Amino acid sequence: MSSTLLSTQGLVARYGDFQALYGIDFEISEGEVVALIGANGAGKSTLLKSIMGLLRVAPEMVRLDGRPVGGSKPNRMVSDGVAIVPEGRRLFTGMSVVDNLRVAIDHAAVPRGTAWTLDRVFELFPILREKQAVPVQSLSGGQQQMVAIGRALLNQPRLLLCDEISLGLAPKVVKEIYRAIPSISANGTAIILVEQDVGLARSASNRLYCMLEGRVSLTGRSQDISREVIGAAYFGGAHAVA
Ligand SMILES: Nc1ncnc2c1ncn2[C@@H]1O[C@H](COP(=O)(O)OP(=O)(O)OP(=O)(O)O)[C@@H](O)[C@H]1O
Repeated sequence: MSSTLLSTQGLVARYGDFQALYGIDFEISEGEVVALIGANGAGKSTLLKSIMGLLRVAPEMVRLDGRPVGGSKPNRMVSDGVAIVPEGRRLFTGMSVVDNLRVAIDHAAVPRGTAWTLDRVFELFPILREKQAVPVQSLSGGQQQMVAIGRALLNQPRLLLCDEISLGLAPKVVKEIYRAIPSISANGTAIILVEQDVGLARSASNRLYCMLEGRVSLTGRSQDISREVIGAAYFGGAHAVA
């Protein structure tokens, strides 16, 4: 695997007086797929928000290409090549599929490597080409998720943050969406996948981190970690490091 793209060191995050993260050490390399698993409230979304600049953290707690970027504004992170598919998608209702996608093109980072285009997004999710003129709110949940992923890709990210992209979708649709993950990483884009479905997280990723109550309870290569070890790290009990 190539060099470290993004890392966090001793990352601490708070919502007012409430401390949600306690010293998270995390890293992801170029083109790598890393899954982030853990029970509700473990701190997965908070870690993504801290990386994306949606929560204030100290500069040296997040590094991109070794440069301190913690606490940068989200639009600065986008222009530095980090994009997020937020939980709940946050699409622009009342606008067509293609207009939702075009919004991202206007705010894209300077393309590095192979740039994402509308055509390439339509190749990844062919149904979106057919539905491009349709108001986004009339799409199914799975199709809306495809738009959200496509929009983030059109930001030309080197790192894509995905927050529970399978949430509330039928298994068949989830499979369709997850089929896109290898194509995205093959393009050189690293991906952090926050995922509730542990089996899915494990099979889609190179490495995983399990979080428990604001801390990393387990990390290792996804294929090397047994379900039992993951179970212990997920629910607490023995502190596990594979
Ligand atoms: N806006 C907020 N204000 C206060 N506390 C928050 C806020 N958002 C999250 N928290 C708290 O921070 C902790 C971590 O939440 P976070 O959403 O990061 O967990 P998560 O692992 O992503 O879980 P989920 O799968 O439920 O989204 C939880 O205790 C949660 O209640």
